[in-house]
Amino acid sequence: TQSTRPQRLLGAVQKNATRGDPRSVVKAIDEFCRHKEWAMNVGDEKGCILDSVVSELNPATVLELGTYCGYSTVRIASLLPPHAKLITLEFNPDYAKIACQVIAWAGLEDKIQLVEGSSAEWIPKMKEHFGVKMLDLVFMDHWKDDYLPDTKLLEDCGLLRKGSVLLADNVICPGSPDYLKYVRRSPRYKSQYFRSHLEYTKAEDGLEKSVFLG
Ligand SMILES: CNc1ncnc2c1ncn2[C@@H]1O[C@H](/C=C/CNC(=O)c2cc(-c3ccc(F)cc3)cc(O)c2O)[C@H](F)[C@H]1O
Ligand SMILES: [Mg+2]
Repeated sequence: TQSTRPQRLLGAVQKNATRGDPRSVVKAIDEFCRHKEWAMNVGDEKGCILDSVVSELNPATVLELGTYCGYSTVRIASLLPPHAKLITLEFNPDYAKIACQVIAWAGLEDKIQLVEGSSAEWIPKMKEHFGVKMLDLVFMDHWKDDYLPDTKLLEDCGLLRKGSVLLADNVICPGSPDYLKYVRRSPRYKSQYFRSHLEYTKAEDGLEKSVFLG
């Protein structure tokens, strides 16, 4: 039977990356996507912006919406302090299976909790099920139409505190116009656009960083 693109991406990691070395996993995926097959990872250019936001924030609790193959999961977790936790939600079982193996290859299982399920189902369970008090950082990279409803759900579930950061991928391409309008207009957020390019291409894209003001 034919392999899928995520399976071929995992193969590239297992062939070219060193077990237990997250940066080599990130590099192997970027090489694969730049030279073999494009895939919707945040990529290296936007990835450097992601790295700087994570490093500056030094978050204890991170939520990622949309794991896909685990590229940004590994990228974020490799920068977290010792006892920090990253919970990542992925509702496609095939993607979750690939991401789980990419995370294991990077040796980051102890920092990452991969949950197979939807944001709508699991955001309301964050506190009771994972013992999460507040989220320091949320990285949004799932369906673009769900950025806004899930942001409102995070607010309603009391998971954001003064200083919590929402970092959203693809606010230009494919775009999330309703989300962008909301965080840029709302007095409850201080929003900032980091201009970049769509992963592995010359098209414009960017990340929107929005600090919750409480
Ligand atoms: C809705 N709640 C969800 N809960 C859990 N997992 C979810 C949920 N929703 C989706 N997932 C899961 O999150 C992932 C979804 C990623 C979507 N990403 C993109 O579409 C996306 C698209 C492009 C793109 C740009 C130009 C072009 F020509 C073609 C594509 C670039 C990007 O960087 C992207 O991130 C996964 F697939 C889905 O199962
Ligand atoms: Mg994306």
